[in-house]
Amino acid sequence: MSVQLVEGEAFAWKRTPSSAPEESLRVAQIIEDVRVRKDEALLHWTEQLDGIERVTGMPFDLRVPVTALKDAYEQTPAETIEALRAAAKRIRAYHEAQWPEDFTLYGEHGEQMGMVWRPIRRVGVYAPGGRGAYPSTVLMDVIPAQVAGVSSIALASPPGPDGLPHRDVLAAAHLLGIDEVYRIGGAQAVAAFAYGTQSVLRVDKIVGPGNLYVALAKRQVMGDVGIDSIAGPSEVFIVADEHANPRFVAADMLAQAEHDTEAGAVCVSTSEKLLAAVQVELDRQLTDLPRAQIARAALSRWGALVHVEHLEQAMDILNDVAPEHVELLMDDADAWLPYISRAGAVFLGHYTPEPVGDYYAGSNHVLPTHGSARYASGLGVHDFLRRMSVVAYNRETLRSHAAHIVTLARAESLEAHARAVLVREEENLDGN
Ligand SMILES: NC(=O)c1ccc[n+]([C@@H]2O[C@H](COP(=O)([O-])OP(=O)(O)OC[C@H]3O[C@@H](n4cnc5c(N)ncnc54)[C@H](O)[C@@H]3O)[C@@H](O)[C@H]2O)c1
Ligand SMILES: N[C@H](CO)Cc1c[nH]c[nH+]1
Ligand SMILES: [Zn+2]
Repeated sequence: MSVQLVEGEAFAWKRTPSSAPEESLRVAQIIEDVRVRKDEALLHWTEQLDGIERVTGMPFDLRVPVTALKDAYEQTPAETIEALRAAAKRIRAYHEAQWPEDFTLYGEHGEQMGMVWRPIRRVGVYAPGGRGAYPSTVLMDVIPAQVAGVSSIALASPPGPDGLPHRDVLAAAHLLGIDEVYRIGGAQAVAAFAYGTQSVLRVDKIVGPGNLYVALAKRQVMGDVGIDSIAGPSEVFIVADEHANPRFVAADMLAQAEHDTEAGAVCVSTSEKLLAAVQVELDRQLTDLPRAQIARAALSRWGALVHVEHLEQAMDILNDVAPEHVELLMDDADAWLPYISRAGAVFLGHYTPEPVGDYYAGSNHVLPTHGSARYASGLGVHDFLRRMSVVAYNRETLRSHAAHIVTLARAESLEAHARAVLVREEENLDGN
């Protein structure tokens, strides 16, 4: 296969959700249907898109029975459980370090201005399951919510041929003590969380990654419900110097490309020789890759080998693209970190392949895609918390600030605002 080889100035990576108008319309249709017909629509779309078959006359429970979670856990190989447990421990430690501090400032007249953090009450987390199974995503979604102290966590993941989400997804949920699990996926799951149905209680915020349909759906319900970020089809942007190993580069591009036909993988280098070698390596490694068909489709659309004159140019392109993952396969990777301002996560050096972040390092793998790293960050404890400001005045503070407050209120022609202060001044004058 041949990945497009381009010069830096000619490279444009238009991965915006608005570049998918047909899919956006379909998603809007599904969301509206779930809003109106609720469970009946969930069943309809689950049949249509995930291929479950309802036995006529038999109730189909959208919620996964708790016994199925326990059974899945017991049937999952011990080594998988052990790896999930070890990863969970690292993820928890990384996220516990993120808890932000409350603070209080004390003013000169005794006033207090503080900020306190409170957990969101109920969240819906999504673990993808269309083309594969993502038990690792269950860990990434749920652990920061638990660290934040969210009291109600519901998980949705699409059903497979047996009518249930993937066994290992259920096992991961059980391992974390999550028992509210729904067998629904895609836009219909997002709509159910956003608006509620007879079976699914609506949530305050939806988090988690998914394919284009999931990403578009989150975008469309945003505002009626909170969302984390547009965490859609995976992306990797590799900057490689002339010492980079083309086998490593190709392997890391394929590691993202195998996720989805919509995934993206780019390598930028000053070395034309390296880029040519990566091209050869991609072909070689694709020959026995189980998901080669998906990876090929992704690379033909969203793959590129980009030649630049100097590494500063590579950094400029990177910051314009604002990719989900950046890998710096460079001898002096640390030295280039200060140049990067817009990316979901950065992996430094020849021996930090991105999958260490997917599974094990402890950092979160739910990350902004489609350029949304311009303004959004990866999932973390802060996504499950709200800030509240807290202000406390006493009589003396109010008296000393009154003139300015009244002046500003009257400048805005809001006399009642001014009086809310003045009425307390009068009380002071009365000596009451
Ligand atoms: N950015 C991140 O943080 C991150 C992390 C992990 C995974 N991912 C991405 O998650 C995605 C997983 O995708 P997946 O497909 O395996 O699982 P998924 O669960 O995201 O999507 C499956 C659902 O898509 C819906 N769907 C499929 N075809 C449809 C159609 N034609 N019309 C309407 N809806 C349709 C179905 O409802 C189905 O349940 C990949 O793109 C992967 O790259 C991203
Ligand atoms: N690379 C994905 C985020 O784009 C996360 C993941 C989960 N499992 C494997 N990979
Ligand atoms: Zn991955």
